[in-house]
Amino acid sequence: MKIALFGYGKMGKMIEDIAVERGHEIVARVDQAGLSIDYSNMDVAIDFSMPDAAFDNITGCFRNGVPVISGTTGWLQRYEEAVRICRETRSGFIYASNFSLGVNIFFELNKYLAGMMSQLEEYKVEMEEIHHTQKLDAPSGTAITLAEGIIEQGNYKEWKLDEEGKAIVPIYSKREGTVPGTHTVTYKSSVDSLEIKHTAHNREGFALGAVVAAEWIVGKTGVYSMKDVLNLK
Ligand SMILES: NC(=O)C1=CN([C@@H]2O[C@H](COP(=O)(O)OP(=O)(O)OC[C@H]3O[C@@H](n4cnc5c(N)ncnc54)[C@H](O)[C@@H]3O)[C@@H](O)[C@H]2O)C=CC1
Ligand SMILES: O=C(O)C1=N[C@H](C(=O)O)C[C@H](O)C1
Repeated sequence: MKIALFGYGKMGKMIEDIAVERGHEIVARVDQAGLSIDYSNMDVAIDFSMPDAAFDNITGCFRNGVPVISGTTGWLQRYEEAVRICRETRSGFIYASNFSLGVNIFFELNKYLAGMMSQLEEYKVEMEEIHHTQKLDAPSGTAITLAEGIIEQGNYKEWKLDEEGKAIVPIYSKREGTVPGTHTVTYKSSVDSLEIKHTAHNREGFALGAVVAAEWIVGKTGVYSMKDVLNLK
């Protein structure tokens, strides 16, 4: 498979290593805006760039017939617009706030737990995410997906950074050293606490998930999720 990398930082480089190990070829490395890009030789593009760059990278690919896997976080105010352009151009698209297998299982576990906890008024939820100090966005995309999974169950209306309230899922973001990504969802009552936690030990799980998603999307049109790729029930 001929893969174009949009974003050639920490994730782009790790994706390259894993893609090459799996027998793929990297045909483009786009690491800044305004470059002239030859889309003719790409089977699929993988975008791990920056919040301000993702939308143009993604939709540029759609308009040139190239399906896209995007893991860039912090640009989702334009997600629906990107989806519309994907459908208009009959392209293929997967966005995931987190491509690791472990986190995608954690997303499902989180929704299941939130469903049970929605019966129990004595528990109040909160979330903590810890990442490296170079991260540009807060809260993390993963924390937002987790919060949306909790809100879906009906007891909470919105998430907020560093703010508590009856109908609010508070998210506390910490930036420490080189931490790849740790997410904890905690339910507290006056008598106990219950928590679920995912800890990434490195970035390999994110990169492998993105390459597996790229292998999966080639030849398909439409908008999918990692749940489809991983066939999670
Ligand atoms: N969904 C997931 O599983 C994961 C998502 N991420 C997200 O991926 C993104 C990238 O993360 P890192 O590689 O750690 O960041 P990074 O800062 O190491 O790399 C980003 C790269 O994008 C480049 N860039 C800037 N403007 C660009 C443009 N217009 N087009 C293409 N590239 C451009 C920068 O030069 C830089 O090399 C972040 O939004 C991060 O939150 C990171 C890890 C996992
Ligand atoms: O920026 C990162 O590093 C990560 N970003 C994603 C996020 O915002 O959730 C995924 C992972 O946690 C690492």
